[in-house]
Amino acid sequence: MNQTKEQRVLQYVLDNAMRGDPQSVIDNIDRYCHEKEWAMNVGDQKGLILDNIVKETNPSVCLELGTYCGYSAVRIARLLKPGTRFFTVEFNPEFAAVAKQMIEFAGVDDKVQILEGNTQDIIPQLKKKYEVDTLDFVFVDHWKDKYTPDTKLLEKCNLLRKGSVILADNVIVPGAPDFLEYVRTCGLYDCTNYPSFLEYMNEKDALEKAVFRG
Ligand SMILES: Nc1ncnc2c1ncn2CCOCCNC(=O)c1cc(-c2ccc(F)cc2)cc(O)c1O
Ligand SMILES: [Mg+2]
Repeated sequence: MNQTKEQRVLQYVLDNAMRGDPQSVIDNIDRYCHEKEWAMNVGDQKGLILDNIVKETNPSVCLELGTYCGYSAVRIARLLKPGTRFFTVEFNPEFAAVAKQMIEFAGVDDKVQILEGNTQDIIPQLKKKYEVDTLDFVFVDHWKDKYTPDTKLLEKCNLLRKGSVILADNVIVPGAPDFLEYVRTCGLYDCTNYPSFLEYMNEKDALEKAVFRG
């Protein structure tokens, strides 16, 4: 049976990247998606902004909503200090299977735990089932109409503390207008917009950082 695009991206990495070298995995995914097939990874330009915010946050407990092929999971995990816990939630079993292999090949599987399922089911389990107290950093990159309900769910589950950082991808394209409106006007967050470009394209996109005031 013929491969999916996500399986072709993984195969390209397995054939061309260096096992155990997260940067070579990132570079090869970006090369494939620039040269061969577009895919919805956060990409190299927004990826640099993501890197800087992860470095300045220096998180001990991280959450990602929307794993896809594992590009941003590898990107984030490569910057985390030993002993950090990083959960990434993926809804689509095929994407999760590709991401698992990508993360293992990159050698960051000791830091990353892939949780398969819907975010609204998994977020309420983080405290008791996954022994999370509060989250230091959350990368939001799943369905754009789930950004706002899942942000409210993080609040309701007491998973945010003063200074918790929520970083959202795609707030211009495909866009998350209700999320921008919510975090910028609800009074609970200090927000910063980071203009950039849609992955592998010349279209404008942006990341939005929302720091919980606690
Ligand atoms: N655990 C969970 N719970 C619920 N839902 C979940 C889930 N895990 C996954 N999902 C499902 C959604 O996952 C993928 C979401 N990402 C995007 O849709 C996306 C789209 C574009 C894009 C597409 C076309 C264009 F023309 C221009 C831009 C760019 C991006 O950077 C994107 O991130
Ligand atoms: Mg995205």
